[in-house]
Amino acid sequence: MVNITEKIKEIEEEMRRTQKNKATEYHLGLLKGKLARLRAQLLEPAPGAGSGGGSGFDVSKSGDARIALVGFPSVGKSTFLSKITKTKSEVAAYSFTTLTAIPGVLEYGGAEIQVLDLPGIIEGAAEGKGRGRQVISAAKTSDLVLMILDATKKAEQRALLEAELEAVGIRLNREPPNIYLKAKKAGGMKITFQSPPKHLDEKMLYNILRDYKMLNCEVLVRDENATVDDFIDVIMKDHRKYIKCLYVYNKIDSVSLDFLDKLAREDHTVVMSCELDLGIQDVVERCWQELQLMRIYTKRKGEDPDFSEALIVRNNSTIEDVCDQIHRTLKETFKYAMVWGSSGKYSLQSQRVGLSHLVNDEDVVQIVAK
Ligand SMILES: Nc1nc2c(ncn2[C@@H]2O[C@H](COP(=O)(O)OP(=O)(O)OP(=O)(O)O)[C@@H](O)[C@H]2O)c(=O)[nH]1
Ligand SMILES: [K+]
Ligand SMILES: [Mg+2]
Repeated sequence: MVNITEKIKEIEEEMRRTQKNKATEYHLGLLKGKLARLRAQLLEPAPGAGSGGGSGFDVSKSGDARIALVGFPSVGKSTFLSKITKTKSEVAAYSFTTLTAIPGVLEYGGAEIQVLDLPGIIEGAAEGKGRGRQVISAAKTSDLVLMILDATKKAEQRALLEAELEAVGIRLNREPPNIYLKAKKAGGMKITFQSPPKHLDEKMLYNILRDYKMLNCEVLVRDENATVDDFIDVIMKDHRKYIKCLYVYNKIDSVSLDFLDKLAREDHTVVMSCELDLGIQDVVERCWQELQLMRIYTKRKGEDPDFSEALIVRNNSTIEDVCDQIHRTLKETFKYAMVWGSSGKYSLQSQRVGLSHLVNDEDVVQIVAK
């Protein structure tokens, strides 16, 4: 392990030394590719180390979605968990009060959302400092990262944390790059650009692919703005996780109104004070919006819909997903479904649809069996 960490340091050092210009960009691209490989190796569990979560971190997933609380020590992660769930996680003024993953359940909009309180992480976490690696692995399993930040601390804290998450392959608030890559058995490399690329060229991709020993493959770059980093993300796609992130600044009771106003205007950002009980509900609502869960109400033939209990499904779910939520074998006897609400073509009339029909939040669905 020490070896990989040392190699990573060497490459990072070489990248820092290398001036960025036309002549060095191929070399830098290759270094980035090597770095990505080493970082992925670093995350592989050591031989005989079991599943890798580490004791106290293997919390099984439950509920409709999972939120991970990530942040430096003592920013108020545990305080927040205790505010929004019935779980009491220990709170104290010293760093590393929380030592394992503590799950709580947030009830909202008829859904049960698992919230994981995690130990604080520090710079170097991705390379294994503290419990950094376990914390980040836990964050990687979540549907939403709540990055808890201390409003009284320096602005750099956010970029530092982002860099740690980046280093282990987490991509926050981003879509996978629009690049098609397919490994082939033979035929060499075929690299195509849909439009003239601004930051890439064929030789650069060729070099990186050769370094990854992908000598036979097809590449189609659809995005003219794609970068080398994007391309490496596509090669390493099994090690990448695209997760939404909400930046939550806590302790706003201790900053000026001007500064608070500035923070609150940033993208994907909310502000709160757990101490003064300010803004907590806003944070919860924003989480709900970010998770994009949908409430589907079911109805039996000739009866009114049951609005007291919603089925919770993910964004872009179909009638098939709804069936699966109701019962594992329901779709085997499925004939058609009737849908009322916003996803139907005629908003208040019912519509007869098949398994692949996409549902919308608060649709009413009746499943008709064969
Ligand atoms: N001023 C102020 N202090 C707060 C606020 N929320 C939490 N604290 C205090 O911050 C300290 C740390 O809180 P914790 O909830 O233990 O922080 P944590 O992020 O879970 O810390 P670790 O588990 O050690 O990483 C405690 O002394 C809290 O009382 C807040 O909104 N304002
Ligand atoms: K603490
Ligand atoms: Mg804590």
